[in-house]
Formats: sequence, structure tokens, C-alpha cells
Amino acid sequence: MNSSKGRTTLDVGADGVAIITLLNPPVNSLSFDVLDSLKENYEQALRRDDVKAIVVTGANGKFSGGFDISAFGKFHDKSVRAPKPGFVSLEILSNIVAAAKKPSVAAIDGLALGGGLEVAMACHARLSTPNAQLGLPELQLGILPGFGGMALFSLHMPNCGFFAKLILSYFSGTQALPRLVGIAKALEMMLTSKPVKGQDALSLGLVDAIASPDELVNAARRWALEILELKKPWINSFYKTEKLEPLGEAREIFKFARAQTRKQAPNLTHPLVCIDVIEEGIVAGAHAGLLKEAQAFQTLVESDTCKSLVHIFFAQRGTTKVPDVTDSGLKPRQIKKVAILGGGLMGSGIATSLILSNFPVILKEVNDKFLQAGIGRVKANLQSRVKKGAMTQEKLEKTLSLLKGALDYEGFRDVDMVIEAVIENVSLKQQIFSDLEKYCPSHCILASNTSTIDLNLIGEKTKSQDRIIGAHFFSPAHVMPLLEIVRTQKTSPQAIVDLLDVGKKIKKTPVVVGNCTGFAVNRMFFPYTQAALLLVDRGADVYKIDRAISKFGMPMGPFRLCDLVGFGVAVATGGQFVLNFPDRTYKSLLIPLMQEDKRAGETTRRGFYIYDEKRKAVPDPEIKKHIEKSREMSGVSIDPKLTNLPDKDIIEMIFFPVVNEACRVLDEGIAVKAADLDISAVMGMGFPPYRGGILFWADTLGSKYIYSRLEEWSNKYGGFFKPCSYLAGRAAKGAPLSLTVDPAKSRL
Ligand SMILES: C[C@H](O)CC(=O)SCCNC(=O)CCNC(=O)[C@H](O)C(C)(C)COP(=O)(O)OP(=O)(O)OC[C@H]1O[C@@H](n2cnc3c(N)ncnc32)[C@H](O)[C@@H]1OP(=O)(O)O
Repeated sequence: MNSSKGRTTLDVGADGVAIITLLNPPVNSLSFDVLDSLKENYEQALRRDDVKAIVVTGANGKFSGGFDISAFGKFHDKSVRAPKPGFVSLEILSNIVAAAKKPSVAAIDGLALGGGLEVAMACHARLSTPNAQLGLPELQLGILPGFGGMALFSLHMPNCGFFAKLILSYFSGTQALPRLVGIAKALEMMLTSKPVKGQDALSLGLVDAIASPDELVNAARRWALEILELKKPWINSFYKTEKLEPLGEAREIFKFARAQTRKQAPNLTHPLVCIDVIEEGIVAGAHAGLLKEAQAFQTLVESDTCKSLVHIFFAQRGTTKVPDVTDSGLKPRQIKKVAILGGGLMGSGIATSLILSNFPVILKEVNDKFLQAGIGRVKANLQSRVKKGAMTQEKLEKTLSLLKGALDYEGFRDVDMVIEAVIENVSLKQQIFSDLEKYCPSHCILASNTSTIDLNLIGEKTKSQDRIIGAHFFSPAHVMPLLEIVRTQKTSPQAIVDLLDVGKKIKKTPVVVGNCTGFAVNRMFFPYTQAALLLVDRGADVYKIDRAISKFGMPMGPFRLCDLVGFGVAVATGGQFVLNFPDRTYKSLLIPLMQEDKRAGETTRRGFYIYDEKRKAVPDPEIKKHIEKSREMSGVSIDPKLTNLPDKDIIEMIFFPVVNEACRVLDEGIAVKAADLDISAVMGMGFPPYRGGILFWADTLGSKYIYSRLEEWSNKYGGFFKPCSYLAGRAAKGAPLSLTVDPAKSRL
């Protein structure tokens, strides 16, 4: 069997232009095999007398998605074969340089990202289709754009000669992009990791011309020949200077970029390193910049941040790979029309998400007043996009025309999917599902957005259990990226495949989980809040906890979050857990006591914080009296150690119970794999992606350590901290927590 990972093809036309095509489906990533083959074909094209010019392009409408990210994993676990000398760009680029008499033009369709764009920037001109995506998203992976640096890293040749450095720099994104589009724009593109469209790339100077997908390669071959005939300029990006801002202005731009970066990503160093490398190239010249890039790349690619972010990249793509479901040959059926029941906060958010992705939607409510309110919410959601400049008024009208209101089930006769989003009331939901069975076609998927109620119970009065499924969105549904797809023992694989497809089409990350109270995310959230309440009852400070957790990288601390979701919701969901998992519930009276004081969180402007009109949260000294009362009524004693806990201990005491619950979820087979829980934590809880997700992070600390800490607190503070048997078992073996779950136990 051929185990090579991609290649390039060489095709020489009668006009003397060699077309080199990158071929490595699905995104033509630059694996070592592709790079080897690129080098070989370049050499051949340069050698052959019948080749006058070269066009580089990508197969199947995509230039390249960049360097093969799976190879980073091999760097990390050190399993990669040592790259042979002259690997990656050195030989390829020395040939491009040596080929000064044969111009190269990049023909970009689909996407040119990361190393893909770096290859294109090494060419003498670039042509693109209007909608192609061009960008350097490497910071998202914890590294910086640097094939130049990568070449040095791969070659292990820090003392390489001047000529080699000169050659390598052609492939360096940090040095080439600012010279093509200016420093400010290049910084923006790298720091945000956001690509630009071909049409915009043209006005920025990143590409030289636009062509339609059908015309692209022919236009590029003509361009290459015209370079040869000196009718078009022959440009080496590396030597361009006219786009660079004057030095004084450049320094200001770098200063501003650093300040913004420190504010937005205080825990991350690699964006600052990237700025340093670009600045070095501007101030001391591209060769100096390249050397700095090389050193930086080596450090960054081995960093925990890179390991975590690469894990998240693949974990996110892995959520749609469900054993015995997505590998069983089933194809998603086309969902042409969706109905939503309930126009409240959730229903209107879900409707917004669907119409934004061009699904016609029927929104059903019980009366006209509620219906108009629901439609009004959808309108407001779209309007806020218009305000932010993310949508035109015209597009808003067009999008809204996909939404139809209804007060009965008549319009449900041709829908392919229904999503119920009414209040959490079992008998109401049971009634709705038995009505749906009567009105909807027999293929229609019957989904519920419940966050707590057993799906088997919801579908109890129907004969359609195989098409009943959970579609658990997170609030606000049109913004939050996660979709929990909840499967019962009876849900058909086809219904899962269909919902996975809809999830992807509405740009959510779908995670398939089993049926239980709280599913995956809310089960992990529960101990998070409980641990924080336990610490406060035992002497810790509310605001110190929130600060420590925010510093760790969560968007906000547990108390600020309670204020945001509202005490009503916190108590209601908490109640479900108390009912279902009484053995590990910590019963604090603090929130009910605060409710008695007419505090309900941000909506009443009083919760753990007080809020001004601009929703700015300020600590409230008044809550001290409630805390004291809660302690007194619960009969717990203050532990002096907890009154002055270092941040590290706060983080561990709050997150280790979350890790413990994640272990239970995995052990019970509620989640298919540990990586799904990492994604659920990142996208559902706001866990920092650069820590790799909850279990990935836990494994960096070790199961033994986590077990011993939980055991110690369990003895001291009670059963809430008691490590579960899964965690105990892993700790006894010194094994990672993310080892695959025993398939026999899986509920999926
Ligand atoms: C030295 C250099 O400077 C370093 C680099 O170049 S690092 C790489 C820089 N490039 C990137 O970060 C781009 C990463 N990829 C993406 O953003 C998106 O995958 C994309 C925009 C290319 C395509 O998105 P989309 O169409 O939604 O498809 P998506 O599901 O994400 O990817 C399709 C498949 O391609 C794989 N893939 C995408 N980019 C890849 C890459 N650069 N390397 C390896 N595999 C890649 C995905 O893992 C997925 O595989 P799967 O089907 O087995 O799950």
C-alpha cells in the first residue's frame, strides 16, 4: 500500500509553461511528501528546456491549507523522522532563486493559508479567484508563520551560511507579508488569524490580479509568460519596500499592537514573539528577522501552548467522527425546511442561526403576542449584526424572509426537522411530541432543546423514538459555537448524521453525547459553581476566586457567571443535580439567601456584584452579611487556610471537581471520547483553548496528582471532592485520564 501523504504533479503545456499542482486531499496541506515532491518537480521544470515559466496551483479548487498540522504532533511526541538536510524550503527555494530566469506565478483558488500562502508569496506574482481565502492563521496554533524558521528548525543548522539564510527568508510569512501589504495590515492579519478574500487581497497588494475559477490557471500561465517577456513586473516580495510604513510610524504601530495583544491575550506569549520577529525584520533587516523567526519557531513549536492548540484543532474536527454512526456509510439527508416550537430566548436564537445559514424556518408560538415577540427577537438578533457592520440591511431583509410565523401545525406537513424549545415541562413536551408525530412527515427528525429532561420521557407517548434526538444549544444560541447532540439508546444513526450535518451547516461544532441529566457541559459546570460556593462558605473570598479564575483564562469567574445567567436559572438547574447526584452535591444556602434580599443577578443589577447602566460589575461589600449567614446556617466552620488561598490552589479546588465529573461522564460512556469533552469545555464553558481542554489540561498535571489532591480535600471537606473510580483507577496505574473509554460501557 502506498503510504505517502500527498504529492505534486507536473504538466508541461505546448506554450512552455509547467503547471505544478499540489495534490493532498482534502485541503492540499503541505506534508513532507508534498514538499519533497514539490522540490522534485520544481527541479525538473527548471532543468527542462521545454519549460519557460512555472505556475503553482492546487488540485480540486484549493491552493493549500498550509503545512500539514498533523506533523506538529509528531514533532511533539518526537516520533517524526529527522528531516533530511536541505528539507522543506531550502532546496525548493534555492531552486526558485536559482531559477531566476524562469518566473513562477501562483494560481490561487479556494484557500491559501499558512505555509500555503507562504509558498504563494515566494512566487513572482499571484493570481486569485475573487472568493479565495488568503491568510496566515498560524497564531491559532501557538506558532508563528515561518516556513523560513521551520526550515532552519528542520535542518538543525543554526549556523547556516549567509546564502542559506537569504534563500530561506523568501519563504518567511513574517517577513514577506508586511512587504506586500504594509506592516499594519500584516499585523492585523497575523494577530487575528483572519483570512482576506481574493478581491480584498487585490486591493491590498497581496495578489496581482483576479480571475474566475475557470480562467485562473490560463490567466496565470499568460501572466508567467508576460513576466518572461518583461510585459509584467518580475517581483521578489522580499525586496519590496514601498508598502512599508516609515520607521517612526512603524514603531508606533508595533507599540499599539503589543498593548492590544497584552490586553486581549494576557496569558499568551507567542503573539508578542510574532510582533518582535516582524519588528526585527523591519528595524534590522529581513535576514535578522528571519534568524529571530527561526529561534522563535523552534521554541514555540515545542511549547505547551502549541501542543494544546494543535490538540484543539484536531479535537474540534474529531467531534463529527462518531463510531458506528459516521463510519457506517450513511449520508446526511437534505433538510429543506425546519420548524421551531417556542419563540423565547432559545427558540429565537436557534431560528436566527438557521436562517443565517439559509434554512427556511417556521416559528410556532401559542398566541400572536408571543409569536410577534419571538419574531421581534430574531429581528433584533439580525439588527445587531447590521449595527456591527457584519450584515447589510438588504441582507437582513432577505434573511428574515426565510422566517414564517405559525400558530398551528398545518405548515409542519412538509418539514424535515423540528426543534422544540419550549419551557422545561415534561407533560407539555410529551403532548407536543405526540402532536408532532401526527402532523410531521414520517421522515421528520424530532429534536428537543431540553437541557435537563430525559429524552426517553419526552418521547414516551410516541412511536417515533428512533427519530427523537436532543439538539442542545447554548445561550445565546445564534452566538455560542457548541451544539450538544443528545442520543438515546433508540435514536437512529441516520437522525444523528442528519443533525450533525445541520450543525456543521449552521457553523456550530456539534458534539454527540449520551442521554443523562445535564449531558456533558452542564454536568461539568455543576461542580464548578458548587466548588466555588463551598470555598466561600469555608472562608474564601468571592472576588479573589473570580479574579484567580479569570486570570487562569476563563471569560469570567463562577460568581460573575452566576450573575450573568441569573440566580433563578442557577437554582433551577442546581436542583436537578441535587436530585440526580445527591452523593456529590454541596448544599450552600448562599444563593437562596441572596434571592431573599431581591438579588437575582445582572437582570436586577444586584447579585454577587452590583451593576451600573453599562453593565459594569463592581464588588458589593454588602454581600458579606449573606455569606456570614450562609456559613452560620450551614454550620460549617471557616478554615483559616482557605481564607488566604493562593491562586494555584483556588484553580485546583475549582477545576479538579470538574475534572472528576468529566471522568465520570467519560466512564459512563456519555461522551464518545475525551477530546469531545475538551471541546465541550472550551466551547460550552469557555475553558481556555490554549490549555487544550479540561482533560488534556488535567493530563498535563497527571492523574496521580489530581487524585491525591481530591482525596485530601475529600477527607477534609466531605464527599463533594471524592475522586471517582475512573480517576482512582487511572491514578493507580499512573495512566492519562484521556485514555479511550471501554467500548462495552458506552451508552452511545
Ligand atoms: C510553517 C507554516 O507557517 C506553518 C503552517 O502552515 S501551519 C498551518 C496553517 N494553516 C491553518 O491553520 C489552516 C487550518 N485549517 C483550517 O483552518 C480549515 O481546515 C480549512 C479552512 C483549511 C478548511 O475548513 P473546512 O472546509 O471547514 O474543513 P475542515 O473540516 O476544517 O478540514 C478538512 C480536513 O482537512 C484537515 N486539515 C485542514 N487543514 C489542515 C492542515 N493544514 N494540515 C493537516 N490537515 C488539515 C482537517 O483536519 C480535516 O481533516 P478530517 O476531514 O480528517 O477531519
